[in-house]
Amino acid sequence: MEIEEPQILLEETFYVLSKKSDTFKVRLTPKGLHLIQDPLKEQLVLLKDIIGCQCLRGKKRSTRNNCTCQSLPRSDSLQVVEENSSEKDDTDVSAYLYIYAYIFQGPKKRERNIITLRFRSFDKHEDNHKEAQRWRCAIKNLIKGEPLSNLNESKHRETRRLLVLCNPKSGAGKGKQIFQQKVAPILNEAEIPYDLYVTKHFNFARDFVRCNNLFQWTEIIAVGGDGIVFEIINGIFERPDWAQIIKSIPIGVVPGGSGNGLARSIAHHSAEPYLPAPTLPAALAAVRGTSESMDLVRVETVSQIVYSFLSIGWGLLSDIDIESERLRVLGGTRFTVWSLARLIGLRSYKGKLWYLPASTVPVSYNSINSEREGSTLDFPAEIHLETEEGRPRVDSWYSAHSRRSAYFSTGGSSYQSTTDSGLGDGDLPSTVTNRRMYGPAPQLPSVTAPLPENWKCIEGRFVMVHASYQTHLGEDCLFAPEARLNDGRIWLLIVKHGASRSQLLQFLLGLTTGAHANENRDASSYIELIPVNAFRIEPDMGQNGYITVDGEHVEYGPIQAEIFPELARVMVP
Ligand SMILES: Nc1ncnc2c1ncn2[C@@H]1O[C@H](COP(=O)(O)OP(=O)(O)OP(=O)(O)O)[C@@H](O)[C@H]1O
Repeated sequence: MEIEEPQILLEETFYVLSKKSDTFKVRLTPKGLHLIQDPLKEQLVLLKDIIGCQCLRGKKRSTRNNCTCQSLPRSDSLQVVEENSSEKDDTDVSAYLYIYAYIFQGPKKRERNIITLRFRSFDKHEDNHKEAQRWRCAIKNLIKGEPLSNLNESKHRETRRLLVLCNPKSGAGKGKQIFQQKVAPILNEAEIPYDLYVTKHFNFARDFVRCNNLFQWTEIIAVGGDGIVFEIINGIFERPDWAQIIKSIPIGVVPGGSGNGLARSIAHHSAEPYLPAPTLPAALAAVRGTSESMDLVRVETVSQIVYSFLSIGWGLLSDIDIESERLRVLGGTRFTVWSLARLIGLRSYKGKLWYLPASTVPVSYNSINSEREGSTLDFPAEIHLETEEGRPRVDSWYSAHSRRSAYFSTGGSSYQSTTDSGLGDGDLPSTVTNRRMYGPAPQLPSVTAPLPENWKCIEGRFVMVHASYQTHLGEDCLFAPEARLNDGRIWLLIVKHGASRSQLLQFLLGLTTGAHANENRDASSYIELIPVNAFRIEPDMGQNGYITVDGEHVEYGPIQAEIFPELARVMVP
């Protein structure tokens, strides 16, 4: 069978310095950028791995430390500036096109690669710039899935604008740093504009989302832990126009907290490598603008309604979550330390648990890839190629830079704005009790009313009841391996009183890998993991304890939960 060649949209021949005889044919097709050294050696940078490209100009060389006999520009000293910079080198008529791609280096790691194309076939910079600009427009349009009709347009119109809400206190207190060092450079490479707001206090993000015109942004990016995502989602449900916003403005999450359950679950869902660069999947999702639907759970207690995307807990895991707050400075390690402490002083809680077993067979989700398709290159992290000059070629070059090379400055770019405050001074955060929640109509009776007879009930003592609708509760807690972002199921884990400490230790260790979910258990087992559509917990009020929703502490007392499939949208890489 003949393999169909992709349509060639642009093609040019470029040269490499160190091997003067080496020519590269560079081709742009709807599949990506083909670097063809000879017909047998072709490498493809897939379009979905390219995040953006910029036209730049050679920078004036400093005369200091310049060796007079050195006539060739060395690649490692190449410096470029923006087209309109006063520092541009007027003697260099070339136009440089920087193409930024995040490419798999082995199955579990993506790294940044830069492909530089130097256009210098024409005698005037304007003509070389025009040529580079044609390539830039074509690449940008392909990335966005737009038609390639206007390749000579000098400006590419960006229709997206991100709202970034960053919690400076999340996790080890590095939220702002994480955004500025790991995410902003990638947004700048992709030329995606954003407005950054740094949260000032508890519920700042919730009130910001409730009070502002959100339609000026196309997506909302949370930088922090699951707490900031919880605030954003619940802020949306405090708006009368919640239905429009929750469906049309996807939420992205850049992990900066100590738990990061949602960020980890999204990376797992997309089979994107998470460690050692957990912010990369989120940054790639933000530049690509791709999103998927996600289930939300409506949670009702006696005094409030909230919308949850991650978990509800009563007993052991919630005790660990809340009581380990005092060890915040340890980051994620606080959970391990406190788990051991809680196992030694094991508690159990008396109460009733009702649940409605999941009725539907989950759809098979083809979007889950066990292995992710992506480009892999034999080239170094930076490859510089240039066209032939009108005059004899003397200064071609090729070089390899470290993958950790510094980001090129796009100083003066209008793509970045930083604002410290989002709410006026008069906008005081509202308290839990005076919040009015909107949202879809519940199918369940109220939390204090009797339940229908088809619900199952367990009465007794529990070490814990914990529910999740995501695979991961935290970066290293694979709680429900079979869960999907949008499977319409709540995964209910029940640990009854009577389980031995060694069983519990085994269970807690299994949470890191998901092994706890694979164990064969009979009906008399103390530990069960059941998919349900809804549940209710009624703790015995003679004893105190903690109940958490998405890791946030809520009042101790009756609580019920009901899943609403595919209610929200989240950004996925
Ligand atoms: N400037 C601030 N000062 C103090 N607290 C803040 C500030 N901004 C936000 N918060 C609160 O910090 C809490 C925790 O935030 P977040 O979830 O981002 O981090 P985390 O708790 O470390 O992560 P995780 O929830 O994943 O464990 C949230 O409830 C949020 O309201």
